[in-house]
Amino acid sequence: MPEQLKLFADETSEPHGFRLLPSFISAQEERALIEHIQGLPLAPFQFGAFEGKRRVASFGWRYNYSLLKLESANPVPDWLRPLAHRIERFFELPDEAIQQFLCTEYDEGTGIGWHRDKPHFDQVFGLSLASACKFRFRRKSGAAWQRLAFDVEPCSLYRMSGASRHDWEHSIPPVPARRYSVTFRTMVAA
Ligand SMILES: O=C(O)CCC(=O)C(=O)O
Ligand SMILES: [Fe+2]
Repeated sequence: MPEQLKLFADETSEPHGFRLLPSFISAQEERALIEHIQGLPLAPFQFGAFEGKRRVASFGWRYNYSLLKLESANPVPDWLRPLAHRIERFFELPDEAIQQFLCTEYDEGTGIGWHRDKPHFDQVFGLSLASACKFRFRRKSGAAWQRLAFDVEPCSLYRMSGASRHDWEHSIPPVPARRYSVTFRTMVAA
C-alpha cells in the first residue's frame, strides 16, 4: 500500500472502529473491477421469502437467509484475491484472514436497509465503485437514536470493526446512480 494513503486515513472518533480511506484504489482499477462484476452471474439478493432489489454474488462463504446458516460458496476469483491481500496488509491482518466476499450491484434508486452484518463475520471492509453514496449509522440511545452519516466516494474503502461493527447498525439510502460494492469479511473464530 502506498505510504501516502495512510495520510488520508480518516480515523473517526464515532462510531468507534469505523475508518474511511478515500482513493484506496485507482480509477483504472475501479474500471477493471466494475467490468469483472458486470461479468458475474449476479442474482437478486434472497432474503427469506423476499427478493431484495440488490443483485449479488458471494465467494468463499455465503449466509443463506432461507436456511439461516452459513454455507460455502464458489472460490474467490483471481481478480479479487490481490485486493483482499492489499486490505490484509494495510490493516495488518494475517494473510487469508478475509474469507468472505460479496459483490453487489445497486441500481439507481436501490439501497440497503438498517442492519448489522451476521455474527459469523468479524471485521467488514467495503469498497465503493461507480458512484457515491451516503453511509449511515444509528444506535439506540435511551428512547432516541444516535445517528451519523458519511459521504462515501467511489474508489474509497471503509472498515467496520469494534463498536461500528457490533453495536451500530448501518444502511445506505437509495443511490442516485448505479453503484457497485465489494464487501470483504473476516470470520469469527469457530
Ligand atoms: O454496499 C455496501 O457498501 C454495504 C453493503 C452491506 O452493508 C452489506 O452487504 O452488509
Ligand atoms: Fe452490512
